[in-house]
Parts: sequence; structure tokens; C-alpha cells
Amino acid sequence: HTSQRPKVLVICGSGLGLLADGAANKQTFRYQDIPNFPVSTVEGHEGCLVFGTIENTSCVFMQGHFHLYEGYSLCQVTFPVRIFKLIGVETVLVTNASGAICPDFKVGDIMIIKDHINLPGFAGQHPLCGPNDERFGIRFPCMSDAYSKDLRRLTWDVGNEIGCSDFIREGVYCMVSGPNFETIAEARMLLILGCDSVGMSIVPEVTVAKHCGLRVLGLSLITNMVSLDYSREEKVNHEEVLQISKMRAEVLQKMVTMLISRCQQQSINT
Ligand SMILES: Nc1nc2ncn(CCNC(CO)CO)c2c(=O)[nH]1
Repeated sequence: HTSQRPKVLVICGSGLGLLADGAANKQTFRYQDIPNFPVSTVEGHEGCLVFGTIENTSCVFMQGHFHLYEGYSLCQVTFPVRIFKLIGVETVLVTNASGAICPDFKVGDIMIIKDHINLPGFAGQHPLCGPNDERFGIRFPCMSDAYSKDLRRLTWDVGNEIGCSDFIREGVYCMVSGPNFETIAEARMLLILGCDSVGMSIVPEVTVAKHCGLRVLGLSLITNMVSLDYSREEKVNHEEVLQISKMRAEVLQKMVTMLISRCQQQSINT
């Protein structure tokens, strides 16, 4: 239903669907109209695929992604990544919302993901478990370089250029399954484990993307400070997450647009 063949996939996290607004020649398809595609059940995840171009780069935006806590299998959660690999995507830009574990972070920061901890994966909830499909990648893939150094460096350059380096960070993202937000004891454990932020998504997609040879950049919007102290009264909620996403969506859209226009040039040069 489209002649567009995107080179870049942007996975939009909670409340970040408007990242697609910067694209031209848009063609939109609802997940529910695509055979075998899961549908979004979470507020802030529109459930649409938007094909389009940014400058001369063909892209596809997932306005909403899928989560273990929705009851989807990891095969369903990561199905779109393999589909886009097959239609020619080379680079995946994943975005999501997360809570800050690192006390130096602030609400509204944009964390460039330099590495992740796949807690569900440690317990066998892993998209690559089962027979390996050699058409996509090897049985035992290396994951130590999951997040492209070049794209992380490019993100810092773009951030400096548009004047938002004050709220750009780099850190380790930890995925938990959800749907509850962590207990204080769990949050303290994550701090000890070296996590800088925590969320309930994107690690399965990153793992499958790396397995099949795609370049990956992860940007995680810090929407709240995780409670590490029993005396603190604040209680995190999804509405607060969506509110901060709305506040930062415009600058994130500008960053993503500039990154897409440059990252393809980078891949041509390398
Ligand atoms: N403590 C904590 N704060 C957070 N802020 C955003 N997220 C990402 C989870 N997002 C969910 C609920 O908003 C929707 O997918 C989290 C999280 O997992 N834990």
C-alpha cells in the first residue's frame, strides 16, 4: 500500500508520537489494519505507522510500541523490527520515557542510552530464545556495542547545535517488565546495579535490531525522579509521564529530524 522503502525506523515512546510531524509525504496506516501487527493499548501510544521523508531520507515512524505488560509475547513486541529489516531499514532510533535512578539527572533530561540492562532477559524473557533464524543473525550475538557510538556522538553534536546540551545526559537504561512502577527496594537495587534510568520497553526491540545488523540509537526522556527514599511522598503516575513527554516533544522532534537528516549521510560516509 506504499511505494516508500524507509532506511530509518523511529520507534516513538509514550506521548512522543508527534515525532512523525516533521516528516513530508506522509502515509499513515493504523496497526489494526495491518495483518499480524499488534495494536497499542496504552494511552499516549496512537497505534499508527507513518511513512514519510525527512529531507531526502525515507523513514517510518511507529507511533506507539508494544510492551510485555500489555500481554504481548516478545515475538509480537519485536515483530515490527524484523519486518522493517526485510523492507530495507538500516538504522533504528528508539525513544521512550523513563524514570531517573541517577540522582544527578533532572526531570526533562534527554538520556542518550549508552548501554542497557535487560532484566526480563536475565530471567529468560528474551526475544532471541528458541531456534535461531540464521537469515536474520547469528545464534550468539554480541550486545556490548548495541548502541552506535557514531550515532551517540552525532546526538551530542546535534544537541550542542540546537542549544539543549544542558539537559542531555548519557547513561545506562534498565528495562523492567511493569506494569507496576518499581518498589523503593527495587529502585535502590537498580541504583546499586549501575542503572541511570528505568523503563518498561525498547530493550527487546534493540536486541532484535542489533541481532539483524541494524544501527541503533536510543533516546530516553526522563519524565520523573524514581523514589529511592521511604520518606519521600511523591507517587509516580502515567499522567505525569505523558505531561513531561508533551513538554519535551518539540525539542525531541527537532533533534530527531536533524539526526535523521545526518545519520544517513554518516552511514554513506562510513
Ligand atoms: N519509576 C519509573 N518511572 C518511570 N517513568 C517512565 N517510565 C516508563 C514506563 N512507562 C509506562 C508507564 O508510564 C508506560 O509504558 C517509568 C518506569 O518504568 N518506572
